[in-house]
This record gives sequence, C-alpha cells and structure tokens, in this order.
Amino acid sequence: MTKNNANLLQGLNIYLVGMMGVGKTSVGKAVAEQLSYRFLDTDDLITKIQGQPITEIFSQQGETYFRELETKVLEELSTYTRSVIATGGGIILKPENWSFLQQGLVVWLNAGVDLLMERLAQDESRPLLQTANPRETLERLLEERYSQYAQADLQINIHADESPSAIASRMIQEIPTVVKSQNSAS
Ligand SMILES: Nc1ncnc2c1ncn2[C@@H]1O[C@H](COP(=O)(O)OP(=O)(O)OP(=O)(O)O)[C@@H](O)[C@H]1O
Ligand SMILES: O=C(O)C1=C[C@@H](O)[C@@H](O)[C@H](O)C1
Ligand SMILES: [Mg+2]
Repeated sequence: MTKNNANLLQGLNIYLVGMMGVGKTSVGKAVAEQLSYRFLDTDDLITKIQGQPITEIFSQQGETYFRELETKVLEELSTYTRSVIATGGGIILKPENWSFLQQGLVVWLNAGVDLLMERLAQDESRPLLQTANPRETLERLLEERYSQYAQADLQINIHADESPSAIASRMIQEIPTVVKSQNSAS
C-alpha cells in the first residue's frame, strides 16, 4: 500500500502546512520514512543557512527578513523531488509561496488550540508566542490563517494520543483520493 502510494505520487513533493506545534516536523519525518522520501524542514534549513536560531532572527533582523529567507528556501526546495517538506507555520501567508507549494501536494495538519497549547507549553523557540497571553495569540493566528490553510489539497485532523507514525499512515492512505482528483481535474 505504502509503496503504491509512493508510486502514485510519481516523485511529487509533499508540503506539510499548519500551525506551530501541530506536528509538521514530527509527522513529516514519519511520512518520509514510510514513503522512502527525503525529509526537509524549512525552519531547520533557515536556522542552518543563517547560523542563528529562529528566535534570534526574529529579534535581531525581524520577521520580514525571516519571511524573505523562508521564501528563498522554499523556492530552492521546489526544485527537489521525492521530498516531504515540513514548513514553518506562517508559510501560507505570502501568495508568492503558494506558487511553490502548489507544485507538490499540500497537506494541512489541523488541530485545536487546546492541543497546540499542550504541545507548546514548555517551548520558548516560537518567537510569535512570546506574548503575555500565548493562548489568545494562537487563537488569533489560527483564525487569521484558517482560510489559507484550507487551500491545502488534503486536510488531516490531529487529535491527542495518536503517534506521528500512525498519523503518517493515515495521511498516506488518503493520498490516492487527492492525487486522483488532481489528475481528473487536469
Ligand atoms: N503525534 C504526536 N504525539 C505526541 N507529541 C507530538 C506529536 N506530534 C508532535 N508532538 C510534539 O509536539 C511538539 C511540536 O511538534 P513539532 O515540532 O513536530 O511541530 P511543528 O508543527 O513542526 O511546529 P513548528 O511550526 O513550530 O515547526 C514537539 O515537542 C513534538 O515532540
Ligand atoms: O507560525 C509562524 O509564523 C511560525 C512558525 C514556526 O514554524 C517558525 O517558522 C516561526 O517561529 C514562525
Ligand atoms: Mg517544525
């Protein structure tokens, strides 16, 4: 089943989008393993290229600079094939980024704010959440971004107590439904 689905994708990249903390990195690694794809993470690459953690890029160079780097990294990765690409939570904000995302299969990992809060409670590496009321910030960001995330080809709802590997299997099982409808649309 997994091998067939990898064939069905014909090398098409999978782009994971969704709010910070939903599990794009964790689930992405499991999807890549199950499809024998390469795993890449835009946040990780930005950190390596810049030689600075994301919090520092935000505080020293600013969010606009980070977003420019993010677009450059995404453009570079769009030339790859057979890759699962975990993206930063805000990648869907720039229309320009969609021209790269749409070259692959875009999968939205969606979870409610309660689960996101649980996952991010002890985490200080998300600069946008260093506010007086992180829950309120998450709620606002999710509301602002919801319609953009919903442009994804496939939506996977994330619940507590499901491992990254089980979520990956569930996602891979759904691939034929979206790849088929993409083919029939063309
Ligand atoms: N299915 C899961 N079950 C339990 N814990 C999980 C699961 N998925 C992710 N986590 C944990 O939640 C936290 C956030 O996960 P992860 O870093 O994968 O999210 P992300 O979507 O990549 O976030 P960001 O957009 O900030 O990069 C991590 O501590 C991770 O170990
Ligand atoms: O949701 C966001 O805007 C972000 C999420 C993270 O993945 C990082 O890309 C950065 O912290 C910004
Ligand atoms: Mg991540």
